[in-house]
Amino acid sequence: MANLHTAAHNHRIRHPTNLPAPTDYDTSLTLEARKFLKTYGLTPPGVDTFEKQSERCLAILNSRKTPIEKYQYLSVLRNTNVHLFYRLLAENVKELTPLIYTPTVGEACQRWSELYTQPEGMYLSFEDRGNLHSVIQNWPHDVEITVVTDGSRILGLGDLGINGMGIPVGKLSLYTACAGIHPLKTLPLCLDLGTSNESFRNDPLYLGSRREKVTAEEEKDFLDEMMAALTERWPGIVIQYEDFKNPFPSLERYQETYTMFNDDIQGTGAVILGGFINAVKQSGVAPADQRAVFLGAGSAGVGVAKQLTEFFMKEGLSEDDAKRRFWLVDSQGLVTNDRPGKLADHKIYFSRDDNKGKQYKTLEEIVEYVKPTILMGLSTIGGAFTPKILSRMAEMNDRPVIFPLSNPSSKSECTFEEAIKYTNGKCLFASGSPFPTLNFGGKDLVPGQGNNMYVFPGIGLGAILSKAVSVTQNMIYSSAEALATSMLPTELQDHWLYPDIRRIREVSVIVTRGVIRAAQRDGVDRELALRNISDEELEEYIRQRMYDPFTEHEKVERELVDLAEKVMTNSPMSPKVKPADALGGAMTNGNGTGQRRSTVTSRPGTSGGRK
Ligand SMILES: NC(=O)c1ccc[n+]([C@@H]2O[C@H](COP(=O)([O-])OP(=O)(O)OC[C@H]3O[C@@H](n4cnc5c(N)ncnc54)[C@H](O)[C@@H]3O)[C@@H](O)[C@H]2O)c1
Ligand SMILES: O=C(O)C[C@H](O)C(=O)O
Ligand SMILES: [Mg+2]
Repeated sequence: MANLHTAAHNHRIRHPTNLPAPTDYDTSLTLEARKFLKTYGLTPPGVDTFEKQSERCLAILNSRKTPIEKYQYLSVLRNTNVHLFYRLLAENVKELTPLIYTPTVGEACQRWSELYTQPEGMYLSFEDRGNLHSVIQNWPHDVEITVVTDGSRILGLGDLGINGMGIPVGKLSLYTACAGIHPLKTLPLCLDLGTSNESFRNDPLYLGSRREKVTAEEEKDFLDEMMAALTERWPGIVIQYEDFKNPFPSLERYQETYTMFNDDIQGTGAVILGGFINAVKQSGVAPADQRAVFLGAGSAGVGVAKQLTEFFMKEGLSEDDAKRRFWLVDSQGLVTNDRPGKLADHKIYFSRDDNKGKQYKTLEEIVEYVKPTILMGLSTIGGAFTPKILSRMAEMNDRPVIFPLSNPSSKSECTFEEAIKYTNGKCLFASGSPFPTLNFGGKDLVPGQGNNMYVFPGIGLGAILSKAVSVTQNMIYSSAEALATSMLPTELQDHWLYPDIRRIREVSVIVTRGVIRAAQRDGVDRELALRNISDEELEEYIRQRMYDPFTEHEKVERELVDLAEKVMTNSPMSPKVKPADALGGAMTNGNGTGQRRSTVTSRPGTSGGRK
């Protein structure tokens, strides 16, 4: 037995710690750096510029035919040259985001087990309960933020079990791309708690356990253990819940004790509020006269309605008046107090009592009954905003607010084209997934993308930098206000509801500042030094703390020069040795300390093409 164990151990292929990191093979590294890293000869001899690398990557990407093939290429790139991946993403954020996030991430999740090739996060199984603390020790890096899902409601695609891992991976890529959280400090986490998806349970390639989804009580105990284990290993960790079928109990249970938030409830609420503040200004309809029909009364629908209620109250309405601006609709029709059956707890707050005993079932009837100024879609029902409904909205309003927010694109309640066509270009529009620009009446109309990616990166970074002990409601609300104020005058003139996605890093700085200031007002911050600096200084501090894939390599090259100088100082020949020789020499004699650096990217001066 002992021999077998030893044999197995000896035959295990394990990377010794002094093996080059994947980024050490970057083709833009100087020959000197390659010699130092002992990767000289292991990459083609040519030395690339970033422009050449980018040209090659984009050409490969274009040669891939389907979105999922492009997604796969980008995943490989992220795993083999993380800094190059983020440089490419920074320069092409508008074009690449739909490939690493919604809508393509939806298909990637549906096919996760079928297409699986490489590890990209951590899986915790129900069978591991009692041992989560030890399993978590296997994660090789220090973590600042995790996105966790149990896969039970992935976008509008239902329960995908462990195939939901694509969502934490995708969202954390955006944390890095948009808010500069270092990629090595992020932990994609997928819980394997069984799945109600029978076809996956019977799919031979499915990589999760084949049990039915555990009970709510079992999940609660599991999550209790997970939350404790994560914070024990990384005391400052920010934990973002994502795509849980019923996330309300966890939010209530953990939000005061841990630094956590739920993006589907709170992030969605904030991002829609941010765009809505701009839409209200443009529609010219006062909050007291707004009438909002929400198709979908789940975590996102209720989260958004609550956030807008808070806004209406800040605009002077009483709580009761504010909540009466909302008519929520679920799969059974209008949510009312007197409809048959028990209402889920999270729907009670907005349940109507003024329906005079009549139950309204279809969206068409409800639109006729309510005469809304706003139509929100968070229902997962693609095409639910029919031409007839859209036309009625345009008949009833000068500027109807039409927000089909379900993801991915196939689940969007209508397309941008349909909304423009059937409201005759009158609507104020935002969708969850991206739609292309449209020419209408000789003008280019740009659709708003009311997607959480405008706020969650800043909420996470704000919580990390302020070392917040919890994520308060004011921090969430402030993220929305900050988003609304981040618009440029030109964007407002063009009637945009959200800033240009290409400015996302700058927008995230503003959102992060808003979140940190709210943490300070609520007294949940522990980084007290940030309290006494001006807003400008705080923004500068945030920028300095953000991972920048373009400057990362400069840091690394500086490190190389320092090491080279050390080699020179220790050498009896030092006065005669030039730095480049010392770097080259390091190929054979090492740096004398046995240490090596962990991340390397390209050489300085290769980022000239950056906008
Ligand atoms: N834009 C964004 O950034 C964003 C953020 C979060 C969620 N979403 C999307 O919102 C959708 C809903 O997410 P969720 O977390 O609220 O899910 P959920 O499962 O909690 O809620 C879905 C709701 O839709 C209702 N519904 C289902 N079928 C319906 C029908 N035929 N008619 C009317 N209502 C129906 C359900 O009753 C439920 O109330 C998803 O597609 C998700 O991708 C978008
Ligand atoms: O992931 C997204 O694109 C937004 C949102 O969190 C969703 O669940 O749809
Ligand atoms: Mg989500």
